[in-house]
Amino acid sequence: MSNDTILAAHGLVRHFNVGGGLLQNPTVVRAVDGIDLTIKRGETFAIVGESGCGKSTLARLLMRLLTPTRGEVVFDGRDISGVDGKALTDLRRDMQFIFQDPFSSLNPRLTVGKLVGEPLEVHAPDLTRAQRRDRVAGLLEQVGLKPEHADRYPHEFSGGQRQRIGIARALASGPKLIIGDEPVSALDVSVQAQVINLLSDLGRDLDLTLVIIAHDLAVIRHMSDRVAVMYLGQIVESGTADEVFESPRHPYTRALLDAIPEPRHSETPREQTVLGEMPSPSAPPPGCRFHTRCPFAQDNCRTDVPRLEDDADEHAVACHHWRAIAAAQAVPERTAKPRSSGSASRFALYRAAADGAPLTYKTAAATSPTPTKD
Ligand SMILES: Nc1ncnc2c1ncn2[C@@H]1O[C@H](COP(=O)(O)OP(=O)(O)OP(=O)(O)O)[C@@H](O)[C@H]1O
Repeated sequence: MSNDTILAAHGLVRHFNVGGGLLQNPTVVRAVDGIDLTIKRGETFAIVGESGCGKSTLARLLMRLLTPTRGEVVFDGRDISGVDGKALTDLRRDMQFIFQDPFSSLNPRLTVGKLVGEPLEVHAPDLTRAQRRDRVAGLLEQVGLKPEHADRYPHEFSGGQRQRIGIARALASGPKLIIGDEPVSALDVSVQAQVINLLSDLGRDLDLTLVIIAHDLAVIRHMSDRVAVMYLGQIVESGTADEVFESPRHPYTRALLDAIPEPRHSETPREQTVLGEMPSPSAPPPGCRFHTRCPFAQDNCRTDVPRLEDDADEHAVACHHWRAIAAAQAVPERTAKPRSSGSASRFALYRAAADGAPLTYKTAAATSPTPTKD
């Protein structure tokens, strides 16, 4: 592991056995099914994918809240998959979390001062009460709250402010890395941007590594240095945010990007665009797991597992045909010819893609965020 790598996963697998009884074998849910990734010191790394693709399970494995079925997680040079006792306390100091729902993750009976000061009691036990109070006041200011907020309780704050309290609490131990599992998805759209900006500023000012898990690419587009796209427990594309957003290679990434609304519509209720149903992680399709929803699928996609292929720019993609798809998009209409009648419908899709049309997908019910006052 190179010195500029802070967190790495090698062959990470987490399966859950569900159901089953005396006479029945349990069903195996392949929530995380063979993930390799490397996160560099000081970067903001985003993991994106649809609900149920295994993001939270991956986050919990990286945080050592879950043990892997196979594989290892290496933090700052050591395998943390089995750490406990003092080593786990030290790990908690260096690696902190921000959760999706700040309300349920904050004990409602504790004042904000107590909530933010609690990690200091564990990780900086030598501080006097006055020093701890000063430190808490500084942390609250750092996240855009006021020192006098220390005497209030979580229910007295709006959703965005509560997430700021969660961030102050995460910062208290002076971590090297913070993992946020959907840190803004419970917030109103206008508040999301404020919290994202806060996280970006803190990441830069404190030289923190941030790992942000999100189902919404719009959320992480402007804050992440690198992005990994997950599908059915595996990474299908990864690279710099610029590469992945500007030149997506995997048909799944292209479809996710197509689902992002135009900025001028960003305040309106969104249509969530999906390509049909994601198969169950307990019965992932053979070959390329995405082939059942891919408009570009060919015969070998149904049988051969694509490897996550890296190029010199560290832009990796797991798709047998990404080069052909990209080339087809660049082929002028009059020179492009279907090679066989069997490929006619596929050719039409290539043409549609070349014309800038979105890939085939269905639209599901719109979800509108609940307005909150910040
Ligand atoms: N403890 C568990 N026991 C059984 N199955 C689980 C468990 N945790 C997660 N799963 C299953 O693993 C799969 C991946 O779940 P996970 O929560 O990691 O996905 P996700 O991408 O974070 O989705 P969401 O955004 O909806 O939380 C799902 O099918 C889920 O039902």
